[in-house]
Amino acid sequence: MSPLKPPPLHDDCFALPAGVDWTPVDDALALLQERLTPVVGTEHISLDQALGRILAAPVIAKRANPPHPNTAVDGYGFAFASLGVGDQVLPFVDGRAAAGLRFDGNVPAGHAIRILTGAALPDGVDTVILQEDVTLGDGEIAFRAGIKPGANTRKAGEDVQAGDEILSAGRQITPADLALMASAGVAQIDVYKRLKVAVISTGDELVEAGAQAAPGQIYDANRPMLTGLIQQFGYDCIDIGRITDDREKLRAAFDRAASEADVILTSGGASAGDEDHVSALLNEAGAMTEWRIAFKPGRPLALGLWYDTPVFGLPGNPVAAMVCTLIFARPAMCLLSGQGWTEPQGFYLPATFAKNKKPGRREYLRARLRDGKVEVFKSEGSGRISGLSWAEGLVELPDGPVNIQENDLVRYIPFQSF
Ligand SMILES: Nc1nc2c(c(=O)[nH]1)N[C@H]1C(S)=C(S)[C@@H](COP(=O)(O)OP(=O)(O)OC[C@H]3O[C@@H](n4cnc5c(N)ncnc54)[C@H](O)[C@@H]3O)O[C@H]1N2
Ligand code: MOO
Repeated sequence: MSPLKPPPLHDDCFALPAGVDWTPVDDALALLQERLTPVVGTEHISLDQALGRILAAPVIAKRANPPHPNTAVDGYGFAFASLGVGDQVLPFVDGRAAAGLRFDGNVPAGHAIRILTGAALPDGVDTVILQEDVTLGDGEIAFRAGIKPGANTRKAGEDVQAGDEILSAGRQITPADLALMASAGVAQIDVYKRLKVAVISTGDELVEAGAQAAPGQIYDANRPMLTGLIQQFGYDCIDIGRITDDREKLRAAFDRAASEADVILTSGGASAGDEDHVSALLNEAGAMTEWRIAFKPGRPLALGLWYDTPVFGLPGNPVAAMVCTLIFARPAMCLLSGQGWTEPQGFYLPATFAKNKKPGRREYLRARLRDGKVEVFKSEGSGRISGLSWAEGLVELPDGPVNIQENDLVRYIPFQSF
């Protein structure tokens, strides 16, 4: 009989090989945070170009919001100090104050003026009574005692003062930020140039969606997904296409990607198999770390530099490719893009499922929220793309052992948080 002895059977590609040190997720993230710095220049743009861009400098209000004291309601304005005791009857002055149409005269003590929401308070007015609370007579109004001084008015600058820092550098601009800057008289801002991200799919088996697929071939699913994520993050995507398992072609693709982009995302060929050219090339460039991260799904993740350009060699399985992008590449790209390191925000909610997990690695499950509870996809298979589409977020299971029972709290991170 042959002396060749088989190893113990694990049948788990996530089982920890003996003697291999697995890097905890937090250590891997800390390393990325420490090693990377912003790589993009800046530009001066107007507000209509600003959505999703990243501020390169703080934004300072040029004008207060509101710029002048004004009324919050439609009603009648007067000087509080001129009111007598008890119920009131005030004659009103001719004219009215409306938003954008200032009343230039003075409202004498003991008189009221018709005033409409947003109108600057005329001289002599510091308090407004709601029109629903008055009886309108011939040239006068009556209302009950009890109104407070300053009622229904807004002070100048109560929201923002001129000179306030309203947004800080690194902020990714939201629709609400556009409103805030516009109100504060800011029309031009300094932002970082968009991060340019190159995407490459590798593998002989891949064909383009819609093309004729021969037996053994599959459609390239990772490239459309990665391209979509990059667009969602607000970066420019440079689509390098599909590259077959040919080291020289991949080398040329890396060269092109590095000359056009700030960071490269590849999928497939990341492990150490015969056709795993991504890791082989990064190794050859002398700047490759095969990350053995205590993490699922996402084994292996190859991280390296192609002549100074960071490369994320994502696993080929689509679920692993997407989860690795969200957990590792996303915060790294935030740093590269000038936004600074950004952690996804999660929250704890009851589970609708039970799950046992051994210690030693962090796990992410495809999940979604229904009726305030977290559901997970029926399979953890890393090629089950339908589960990515089904999911609206991830459940994060901590590095240690877990024994989750139905209704236990689990950490849910919505996709929008990445
Ligand atoms: N002996 C072992 N084999 C494997 C292990 C292991 O630990 N021991 N790990 C498995 C896991 S987990 C993953 S993930 C993959 C990672 O390998 P690669 O990154 O080298 O990926 P490939 O082998 O190229 O592809 C894996 C899988 O994904 C499909 N794929 C690749 N690209 C695409 C694409 N653009 N669109 C759709 N599907 C894609 C590919 O056809 C394969 O089925 O290794 C396992 N094996
Ligand atoms: O971890 Mo592989 O990276 O699950 O599919």
